[in-house]
Amino acid sequence: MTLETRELRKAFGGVVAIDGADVEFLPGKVNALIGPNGSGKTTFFNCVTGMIKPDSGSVLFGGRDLTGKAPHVVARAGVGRTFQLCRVFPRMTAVENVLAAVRPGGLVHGLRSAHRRNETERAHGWLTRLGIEHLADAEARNMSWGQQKLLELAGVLMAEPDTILLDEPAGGVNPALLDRIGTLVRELNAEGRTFVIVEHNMDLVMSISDHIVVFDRGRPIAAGPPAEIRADERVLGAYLGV
Ligand SMILES: Nc1ncnc2c1ncn2[C@@H]1O[C@H](COP(=O)(O)OP(=O)(O)OP(=O)(O)O)[C@@H](O)[C@H]1O
Repeated sequence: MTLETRELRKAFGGVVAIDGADVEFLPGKVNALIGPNGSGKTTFFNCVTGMIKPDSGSVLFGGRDLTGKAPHVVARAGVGRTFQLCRVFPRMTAVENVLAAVRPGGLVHGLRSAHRRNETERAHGWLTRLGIEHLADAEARNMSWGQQKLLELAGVLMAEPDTILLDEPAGGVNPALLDRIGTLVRELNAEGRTFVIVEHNMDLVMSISDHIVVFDRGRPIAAGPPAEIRADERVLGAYLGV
């Protein structure tokens, strides 16, 4: 389904973080959203996923108006996301974290036992898929930063989202894990999931993206395939300040 925004705007006091952004991501593809520090990428994600309400403009998903809807409504509509600073419950085990992602408040205990078994099996399935099943019973706080990021992604995948927004998946992870994240994104995309990735690691962006949207000062200044974006003078100007 197509995720798009029209004339989206969000200001914090006098700081205009999103400045009338018209953005359209390609459904079924790996999209990247790049731009200099402070260009509004995280605020954009927050507006799209209902973490903050935009001042004006709209967010559409498959033509459905999600503007200003609560995060759980956006998630239920099929848009999942991870966070720059990674959100896991440090004192819960990996498998408990994955279950909590779809049953906030530990409601999983209230489910009928057959359903609970099924959900637990699915949680283990995602942990296996992401290569961290051996840590299923480890508390999240004892996992490495990269493992915690994979754990957060496993929780997002539990909801079977159509579209997944990743906020800096490569931030602070080691090179081996970086490769794995790239491969996973491509595999999950081949299975039909759309991705939108905010990322500063240009090697990763250029190698896994089909379509790149470049933000500068709260709005897109260019959009296209990696080869085109790499050669775009407006993009070089925004990054290098020339
Ligand atoms: N809660 C807030 N209160 C005030 N200003 C904010 C708030 N959140 C973001 N801003 C400002 O909005 C602008 C856009 O910030 P945002 O974090 O969205 O950019 P970004 O592109 O994600 O940056 P980075 O690449 O560094 O993560 C910045 O000027 C920032 O200081």
